Amino acid sequence: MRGVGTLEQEEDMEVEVDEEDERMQNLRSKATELLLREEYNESIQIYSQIISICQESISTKNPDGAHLNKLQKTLCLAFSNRAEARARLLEFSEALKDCEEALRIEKSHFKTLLCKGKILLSLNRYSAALDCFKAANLDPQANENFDVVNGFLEKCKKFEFLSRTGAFDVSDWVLSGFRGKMPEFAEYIGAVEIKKSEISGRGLFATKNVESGTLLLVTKAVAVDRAIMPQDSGENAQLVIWKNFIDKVEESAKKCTETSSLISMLSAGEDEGSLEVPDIGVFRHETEVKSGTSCEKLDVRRMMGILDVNSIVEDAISAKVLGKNADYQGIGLWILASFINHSCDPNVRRLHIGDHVVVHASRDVKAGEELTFAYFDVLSPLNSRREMAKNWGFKCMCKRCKFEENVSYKQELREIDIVLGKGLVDMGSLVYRLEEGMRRWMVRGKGKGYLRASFWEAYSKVFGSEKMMRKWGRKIPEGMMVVDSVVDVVGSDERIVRVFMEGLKRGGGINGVVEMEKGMKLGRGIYGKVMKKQAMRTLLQF
Ligand SMILES: C[S@@+](CC[C@H](N)C(=O)[O-])C[C@H]1O[C@@H](n2cnc3c(N)ncnc32)[C@H](O)[C@@H]1O
Repeated sequence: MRGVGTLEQEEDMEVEVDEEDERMQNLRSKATELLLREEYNESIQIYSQIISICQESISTKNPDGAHLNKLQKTLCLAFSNRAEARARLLEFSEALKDCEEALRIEKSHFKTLLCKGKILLSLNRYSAALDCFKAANLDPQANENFDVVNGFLEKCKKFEFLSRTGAFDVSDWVLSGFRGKMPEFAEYIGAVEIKKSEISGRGLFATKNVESGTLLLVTKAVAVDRAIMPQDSGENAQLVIWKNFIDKVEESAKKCTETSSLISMLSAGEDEGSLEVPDIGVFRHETEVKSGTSCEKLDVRRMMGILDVNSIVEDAISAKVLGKNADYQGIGLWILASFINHSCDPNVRRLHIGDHVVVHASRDVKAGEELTFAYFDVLSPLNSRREMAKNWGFKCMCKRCKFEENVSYKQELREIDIVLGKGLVDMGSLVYRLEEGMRRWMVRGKGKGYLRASFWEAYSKVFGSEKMMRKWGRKIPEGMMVVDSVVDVVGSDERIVRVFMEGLKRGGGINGVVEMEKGMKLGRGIYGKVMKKQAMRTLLQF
């Protein structure tokens, strides 16, 4: 028989439980209201209080079965809701930890599975996200939320497929004149790896032979800042974009340890030879990146150095920004693309679509070759390129620069450059002088392409003028031959395609399959294999 003392103790406990219940009920209502009002920080505070109360009750009060059950349910829901609030603030690392806590209590908690799936989708971890949505779909609650769960399942399946195959297609969007819904992109890593580069530090390399236009990677920006700014907008306007961009990157790094870890792997312009070579798998996102010591090194100074070295403008020379206003300017950080070095004989180009950068081969590339962009205009002479590289903060160490710097006829090339700079001379005579020079200097193979690319401005003026072609046409090589040799070293480019088209026009237009296929190959080098022929023809104005 129980004594009077025990009964009194039990009654006291019941009163306590009722009070705790009421307090908890109030806190829960308040937190839900804040969550609905999108006051996420405030709701996180209240959910944290609920979590503390539950955890304390469980550990100190030794609750009985029913009470323990109730506390566990409240705790699970509080973790789940706090995860949702944190996810809304893009604090993905903390949000994921909350999801894990909630799922530890209730393995198949529907709301948490949905929340975790959405976070993983945002982190581009498509198959892990798919697993979450599949598990959520098994819950009876999925019936009431059929559209939501099914929507996420379909999206995940599509993204998982795209990230595995790289089968993107932007044809409809291009053909609609960039109106309508922008195509969705998932992150994709093709036949590439990161290795030590002979150019500088680390670089990205092809792991197999790929033809021009082959997609090599698609990656989402850590942050981008954009503005519509007419060309004459002053320096202040540029500074505002730069400042906003830095704030956005810092915010992303603060909120996500994975992002912070990945950024910390980038070069800050120091001795690049000693930098660690990360495994490409780290960027596949399917496995979580462990935040390590490198992450702690990401202080403000280093971050500024990293952004200075790795930020790229969307409308750069080797980037085709599809569907954007001409006065539009944007700067961003795309981590994996930041491992791509510059070369004056580049073999990849990029497209900017939304927040994604889509990198493809701009000419045929052999397995083991380093993949390189043009950070600046490489259809220009050695001296101008040296200046542009200096503005970027480095001395270009590419094969083409080494070749042009070491030839015995350097002085003669310099003289041609000076004449070109003055712009007064007949460009035909300049092209003739260079072609004659190359014959005397016995320049062969790629060397010819290098020098023609350096004096491209002169070639394009001659090939673009009926009058000059009448005068010089028989004395200089055919336009198509020059196009081939230049594309062979710098890849495809709109200006080269223009000369190709002018050549065709002179010959009476596109007359055969071979010409059409050649034009398409040049187009694929510019835009990549992300659109069908009709869309490519529209862009190239064939
Ligand atoms: C975006 S990073 C490229 C990846 C870098 N090599 C790394 O190891 O992280 C740009 C920096 O790489 C170096 N770099 C890129 N292209 C170069 C080139 N052609 N010649 C010399 N240095 C180059 C420069 O230091 C430049 O600031």
